[in-house]
Amino acid sequence: MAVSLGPKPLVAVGQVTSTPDKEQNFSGCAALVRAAARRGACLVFLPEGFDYIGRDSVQTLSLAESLDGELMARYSALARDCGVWLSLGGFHERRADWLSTQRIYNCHVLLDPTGRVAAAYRKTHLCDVELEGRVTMKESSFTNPGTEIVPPISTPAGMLGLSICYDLRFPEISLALRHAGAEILTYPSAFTFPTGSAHWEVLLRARAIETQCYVVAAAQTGRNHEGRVSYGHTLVADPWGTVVAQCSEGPGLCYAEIDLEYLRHVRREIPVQSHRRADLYGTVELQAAPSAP
Ligand SMILES: O=C(O)CNC(=O)[C@H](CS)NC(=O)CCC(=O)C(=O)O
Repeated sequence: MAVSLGPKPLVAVGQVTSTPDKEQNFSGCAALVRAAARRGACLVFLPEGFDYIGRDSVQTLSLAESLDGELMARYSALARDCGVWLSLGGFHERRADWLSTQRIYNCHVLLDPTGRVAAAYRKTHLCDVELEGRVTMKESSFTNPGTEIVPPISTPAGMLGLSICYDLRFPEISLALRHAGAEILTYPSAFTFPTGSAHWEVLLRARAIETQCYVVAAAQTGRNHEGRVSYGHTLVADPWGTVVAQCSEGPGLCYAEIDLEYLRHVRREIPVQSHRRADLYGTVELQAAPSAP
């Protein structure tokens, strides 16, 4: 087995309780990013709704900005200051179609350490779910679905594949990203309590085991506003499916080393990728090269 040289890359995963107060959310997230950078993380993950969680769709729409707005400029400066990559999972984004559609995109932005947008993935599976008497979500009422999956991006921790929250329920996107070279899959999330307690960890570990990738899942936790509580349980699973890091209650960080030698070892031991029966059920692949961020 090849001997790896030097320290393994360290990633940090943030857990927050975003509210409708964007200023307060930015200070909380920035403090986590600075702490992670001081600890030596090269890549910091923040959850869906890191910018804010609105009380209702009217407020959610009114607070949204574009990628060249003020909030993203502040995050770019933060990435540059700290010299880290930032996965900002689930920015409420106004695009050129805002005036005509009055809907936003749920955009996972990856910033490099110069503060540039290295990639932007817009959530393709929108969460329209009704659990009788418990949960009502209709994301499509204020969000346009993304139209493409973004090929994995090369980072100092490995090839990173971007998804968001509810995408976790669709193994096809994880398999397509794996097929395209992903080594780390990330699912920034704001899971509900009833679905999170039943499905969160088992889905994340299943995606890690099936794809033999690291799975990183930054999560909203606790009471975001009067009407909403998020499940939390931010975690990192390794390519064997072991949970190697997780956050406890409340806002905070957890850390994981990304060991690509170990990933290759797992893939050699159980070579599922070469055992797939495309002749029986076809292949799952990225369909088209997306346009620039
Ligand atoms: O709306 C925002 O401001 C941020 N976005 C969200 O919170 C999204 C859409 S409502 N939440 C989910 O996808 C939860 C999925 C979930 O809980 C499950 O799949 O079980």
